[in-house]
Amino acid sequence: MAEPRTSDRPARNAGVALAVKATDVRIRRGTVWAGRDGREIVHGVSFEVQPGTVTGLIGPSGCGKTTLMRAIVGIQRGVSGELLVLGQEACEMKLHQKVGYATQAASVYDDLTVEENLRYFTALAAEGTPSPANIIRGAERAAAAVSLSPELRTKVGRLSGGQRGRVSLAAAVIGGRELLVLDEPTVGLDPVLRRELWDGFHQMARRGLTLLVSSHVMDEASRCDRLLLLHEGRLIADETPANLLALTGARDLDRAFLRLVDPRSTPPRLVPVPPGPDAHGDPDPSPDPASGMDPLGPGDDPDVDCDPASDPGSGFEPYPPDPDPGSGGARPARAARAGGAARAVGSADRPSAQDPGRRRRFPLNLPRTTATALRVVRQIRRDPRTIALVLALPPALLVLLQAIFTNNPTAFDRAGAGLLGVFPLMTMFFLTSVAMLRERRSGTLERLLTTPIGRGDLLTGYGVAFGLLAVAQAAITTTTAVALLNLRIAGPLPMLAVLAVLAALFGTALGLLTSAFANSEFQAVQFLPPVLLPQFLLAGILVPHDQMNPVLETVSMLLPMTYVVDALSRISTTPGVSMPVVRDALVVAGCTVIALALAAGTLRRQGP
Ligand SMILES: Nc1ncnc2c1ncn2[C@@H]1O[C@H](COP(=O)(O)OP(=O)(O)OP(=O)(O)O)[C@@H](O)[C@H]1O
Repeated sequence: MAEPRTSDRPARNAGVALAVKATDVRIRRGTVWAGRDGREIVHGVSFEVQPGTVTGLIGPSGCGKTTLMRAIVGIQRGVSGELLVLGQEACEMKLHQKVGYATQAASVYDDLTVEENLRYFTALAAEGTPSPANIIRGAERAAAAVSLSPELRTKVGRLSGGQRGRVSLAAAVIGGRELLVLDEPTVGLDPVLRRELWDGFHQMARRGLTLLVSSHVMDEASRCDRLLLLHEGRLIADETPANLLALTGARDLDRAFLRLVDPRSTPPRLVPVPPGPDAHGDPDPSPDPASGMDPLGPGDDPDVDCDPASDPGSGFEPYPPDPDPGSGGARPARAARAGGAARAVGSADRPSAQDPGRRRRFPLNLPRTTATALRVVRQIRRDPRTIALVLALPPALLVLLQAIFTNNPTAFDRAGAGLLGVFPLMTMFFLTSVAMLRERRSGTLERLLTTPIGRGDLLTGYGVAFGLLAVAQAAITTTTAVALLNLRIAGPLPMLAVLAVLAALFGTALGLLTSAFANSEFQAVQFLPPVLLPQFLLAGILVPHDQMNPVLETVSMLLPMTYVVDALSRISTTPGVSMPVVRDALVVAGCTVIALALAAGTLRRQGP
């Protein structure tokens, strides 16, 4: 059982670059802690995936399929051995331009429509600056590819489980220019849709794409060109479905699998058979006479015509041709039509000078950052209660404060000015920590990290979106305080607003950072008191610094909120912008950058 059953590969694949080549790959999972690095889940598997094929990764629940797929898309830690994807190390950033991944759970945004989700992923996958028309067309074609065109305008949260899975699949198809790694993509689908999707997989493979599809449904296994059977982290077979049946002497793949894994069953009857067809480029696609089964899947279905030449409008090339002529980004589909599938995938081994992965680029990718900011703004807009909380609560609290200090207007002026910075800091901290936690927990963050988006693009996109909300909040709160509550401000009002926005940005960065340490929304909320309340108590609003005991005064000088409150208090009492105000503003900006950098450090591309 240790050695996978493998028949010789047809000679036509010799010399062709492999889509995946694993040599003695072992994967440990679990937290790396005090020198312990988890449990070995995958125990030294070796296999090859030929380009332009549909390969099934089949095995029972918990055998390590997802773990192996995560390693192939480069987001799994603890991988040893050699794992080459499209000729490169699996963790290479360049591969994110070519490999699409659909996780088992539908990791898409529930509060956005199908169209908005797919446009976002189209914008992330594009090279250069995609035109709006291309983004719209890419999203429409991706939706059509998974039969979701009628649902384009529906919010994902209102779709059925199977439909949501298809949105997730469409997002993977958008990103998978050369290799698609799909973790149980047909779970929850009815037989008609499953057949449609499998037909689609084979069409994509005919056009040069390689698909690695996990499943534990043996009916689907029979539709694969080749099967990798995994059992308890070991590869027990690497065969075509037809050969597997022949080798085990079983009537169907279910029984074949059971014979391979069950020590009580009759040992496999090894029947020597000639290697069956295992790629779509096979010049001789006749079915394997030994089994009567055509492993090409859709080919066995007489009412489905899978010849792309006779099916010009059938979709399954969802991403539109790259508008950037210098990107070298022609899809394998086109290359395959021109010169054969293998050549298209093999091109991954020959990076040209124009290879996007080789280009030096600005640390931030503006189109992806903008797409992220727009996506987050859309999500915020969908949540009127949160908007009301952010925009209405600070002015309401200031009104309350003024009522409390009716007999002491000087105290109101001092505390009110400081609170103009404290409110945005606290609300943005709270909002972003929960929003980012949702991204982490729903699987969308992991999906994003398999796209070409950089961590800086993602965090800056978040920062910009929440920054816009912060500007609105600062404007409304400051106007209420000055115009309605007669808060006296001696310094320039624009500087007051700048400081309020800086405080909000710091709160945003802090929220992004702390979300990494929470496992649930409940835990995220728990950070509010320990992170913010000590800062608030020591910021100088309740008791001026010079009246604190020396230890607390020193501690307070280490807390960023102190600088926000100090600067705002100075502006409220001193005309013009003094040097200490500029210094305090720079300290807050510096803390924001440090918190953002630390937050980027928590967005690991590889998880345990
Ligand atoms: N984050 C993790 N830390 C430690 N072990 C994990 C982690 N995630 C999964 N595992 C373990 O890895 C093993 C393989 O899990 P994996 O999800 O790869 O299986 P699978 O074959 O995809 O199962 P299924 O078909 O049910 O999705 C399981 O024993 C599981 O408990």
